[in-house]
Amino acid sequence: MDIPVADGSACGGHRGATSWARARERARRLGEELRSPVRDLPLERALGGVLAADLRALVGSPAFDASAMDGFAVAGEGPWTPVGTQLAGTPVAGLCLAEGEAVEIATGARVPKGTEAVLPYELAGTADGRVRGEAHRGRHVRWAGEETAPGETVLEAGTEVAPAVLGLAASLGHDSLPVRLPTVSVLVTGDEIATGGLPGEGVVRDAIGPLMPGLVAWAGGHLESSRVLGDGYRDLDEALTAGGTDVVVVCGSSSKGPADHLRGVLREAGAQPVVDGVACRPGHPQLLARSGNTAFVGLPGNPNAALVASLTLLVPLLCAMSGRTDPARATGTVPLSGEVRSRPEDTRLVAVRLREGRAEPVGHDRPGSLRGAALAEAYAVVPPGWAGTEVELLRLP
Ligand SMILES: Nc1nc2c(c(=O)[nH]1)N[C@H]1C(S)=C(S)[C@@H](COP(=O)(O)OP(=O)(O)OC[C@H]3O[C@@H](n4cnc5c(N)ncnc54)[C@H](O)[C@@H]3O)O[C@H]1N2
Ligand code: MOO
Repeated sequence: MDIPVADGSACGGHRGATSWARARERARRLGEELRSPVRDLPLERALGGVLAADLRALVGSPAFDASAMDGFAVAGEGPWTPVGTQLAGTPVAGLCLAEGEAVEIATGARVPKGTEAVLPYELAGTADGRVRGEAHRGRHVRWAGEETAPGETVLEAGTEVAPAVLGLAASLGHDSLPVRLPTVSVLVTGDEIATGGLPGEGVVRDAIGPLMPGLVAWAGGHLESSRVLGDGYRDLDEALTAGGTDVVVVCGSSSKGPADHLRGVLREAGAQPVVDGVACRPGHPQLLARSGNTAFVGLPGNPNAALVASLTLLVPLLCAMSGRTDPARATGTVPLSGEVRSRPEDTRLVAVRLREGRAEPVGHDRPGSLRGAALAEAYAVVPPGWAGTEVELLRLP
């Protein structure tokens, strides 16, 4: 499916900005078109991906008959004569229990052949050198394959790789997983931007770079690199066209100032605009473009505008690339408290907390400030010309 290009004048200005809802829809559709390639990633890199194939057990689980308790593996009726000790991780050395014999055993150790049950220490007596107690056939042994049979499908394609999935995959013998996990690089622009120390006198601390790893992970992407560039055209051009990731995010340089080169660089690179300016506040200069299989997202430099733009374009894009549900989307509407005025042409995104089912503005959500977003659970979506009482919410990570 072709993605309709931006309503405005290609990558050149904000004339005819796309409506907020339409911008999100275009980002989602571009993500579907640029479906992230399936990569076979080592387990330690696969967190957050979406399984591209069913996960099958390479071995049964448990993989061998093991004791579930510390105590004695026994065969036949008691009392039993102890014939050895078996710890977890040590070979069983061909030991086979005969009727009336017991082996002292640790939880997780392979039970000797012939074992019929394990008698936990708490239920065992050993007064006369023999083991006594009441063992119940089959009890306290984790029998091979009783939880999962070899070859069994345990998770279906499309499952999100959460921490437990990684542990499960490892326990079933996998070293890597085939996943869709779009890769992202972030370029923070601005000669005034510093990555440490106190801001002041024209120096601004980068407030967008630090929020990107969590946001990208929340949307099902993998942040591969983050760099701070100056305002130079050439630096941006080189970094932007260097390639290497599925998505390139540029922070700043999205407006019309003398140092705002993003649109020029994208135009030179032959990128196709998909969204060029969005009718929302904050965040209106944001953009989305595509060149080959790479998507470019331009976030405004004002940090709260950058966060709104991330939820508008980047999150739907990444989710669709991997086949996830957009975590920012909330269903239904809630009443909005306070005196919130809509704008005639733009959607407003107002930082709110939920109290007793109502969205309450937290304030401090000007374009340049993340204080409101840090206090908030969501943005209330206030459509152009809204005069109602109920609003949709856009969840914050
Ligand atoms: N003539 C116009 N000027 C501006 C418009 C407009 O429509 N016409 N829109 C304004 C809006 S809205 C925004 S948002 C900004 C977007 O500007 P850029 O994306 O080009 O970003 P910069 O100019 O580089 O920076 C804007 C502002 O944000 C600060 N900044 C930049 N990067 C960071 C960062 N990583 N962390 C913290 N703060 C950052 C920067 O110092 C500036 O104060 O354009 C308006 N202008
Ligand atoms: O709309 Mo700008 O994007 O307000 O900060």
